[in-house]
Parts: sequence; C-alpha cells; structure tokens
Amino acid sequence: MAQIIVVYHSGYGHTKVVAEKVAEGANASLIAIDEHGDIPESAWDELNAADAIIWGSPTYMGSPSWQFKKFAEATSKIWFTQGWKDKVFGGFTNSASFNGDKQVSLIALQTLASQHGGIWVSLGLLPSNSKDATRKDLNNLGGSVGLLVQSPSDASVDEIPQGDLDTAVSYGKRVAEITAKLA
Ligand SMILES: Cc1cc2nc3c(=O)[nH]c(=O)nc-3n(C[C@H](O)[C@H](O)[C@H](O)COP(=O)(O)O)c2cc1C
Repeated sequence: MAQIIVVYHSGYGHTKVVAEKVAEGANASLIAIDEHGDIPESAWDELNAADAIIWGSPTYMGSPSWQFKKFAEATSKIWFTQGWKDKVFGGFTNSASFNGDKQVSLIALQTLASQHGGIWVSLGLLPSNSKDATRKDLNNLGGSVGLLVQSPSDASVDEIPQGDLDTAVSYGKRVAEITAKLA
C-alpha cells in the first residue's frame, strides 16, 4: 500500500483538525511541525520513504506560517539531490476569512512541490456556489489548486464548517487514488 504523509503546522489547533481529516481520507500518517518549525529527526526518513506528501499550513499574514517556511527551507537539503523527485504532492491551508489570501499560501505549497520535481494533485471538485449553497457543501470556498478551509476567527477547533471538513476527507482520498494509479 502507498505510504502517504501529511506534514503540517498548526499554531492554535484548527489546521491540526484539518490535517487529521485529510489523513483520514488518504489513510496517511501525520507529522506535526512544532512551534519552533522543527520535525523529529526520524520524520525525515519517513518523508524520504513516502510515495506522497501533503503539506498543510495555516495562513498567517497572507502566507504560510514561519514555522512551515522553516520546514520548507530545511527541505532544501533534499532539493539539492532532487531526492523527492516524482513523488506525489498535495497541500492545504486554513484561515479565518473566506478569502483571507489563502490562495497565496496554496501557491507557495504548490511551488514548493514543484521545486522538488513533484506531481501536484489539484482539488478535483466543482465549486458549490449557487444561491442554495451552504457551508455544509463540498468545496463551498470554490478552490481548485488544493484544499481551502475557513475557520471563523472565534470558532473553537470543534466548530470548523462541516463542508470544509468533508472537502478535506475528499481531497485526502483523491491524493491516495492518484498515488495508487501512479504506483
Ligand atoms: C499571526 C496570525 C496571522 C493571521 N493572518 C491571517 C490572514 O492573513 N488571513 C486570514 O484569513 N486569517 C489569518 N489569521 C487567522 C488564522 O489563519 C486562523 O485563525 C486559523 O484557523 C489558525 O489556524 P491554527 O489554529 O491551525 O493556527 C491569522 C492568525 C494569526 C495568529
């Protein structure tokens, strides 16, 4: 079976919930980037062995968090040898506003995957944007590059809109299906 890893940072727990949903859909294991921007040393071996890597970060000030960026820069050692070339990659971000400049973060995650010579997986869902659409619907935020999630600024980690969480599971499944096809 394909090895899939979700590697993510979450400052206040909301992105962690999203990461868990993506991992549920992908049947993936999770690696948390800590508050210092580090992952356990053994996690690098897991990432090297993975068939697919899904990045996740909250959007802070219109970009991935500095902890995620520190991790991203640490992957430059692997970039030098193109050690992750042809792996499958996906990515997600979560922020308080509907827009909130999430796309900037997502493009940063896609670019990181491309620097590594990876194969990027898009969201693969039509937007739910009719008059009848609600926050319970799949892809109500209308993403395409990757997964977008909105956690209202006063929402606890248990109050992330259900449609976004379902979209996270769906995206995880899609990454797993595409990884299996390429295996
Ligand atoms: C320093 C900081 C900067 C933020 N910048 C943005 C932003 O640019 N756009 C936005 O929509 N939300 C922004 N937010 C809100 C967070 O993205 C949101 O609360 C998110 O759910 C936090 O995820 P976490 O609990 O995993 O840390 C910011 C929050 C913090 C703490």
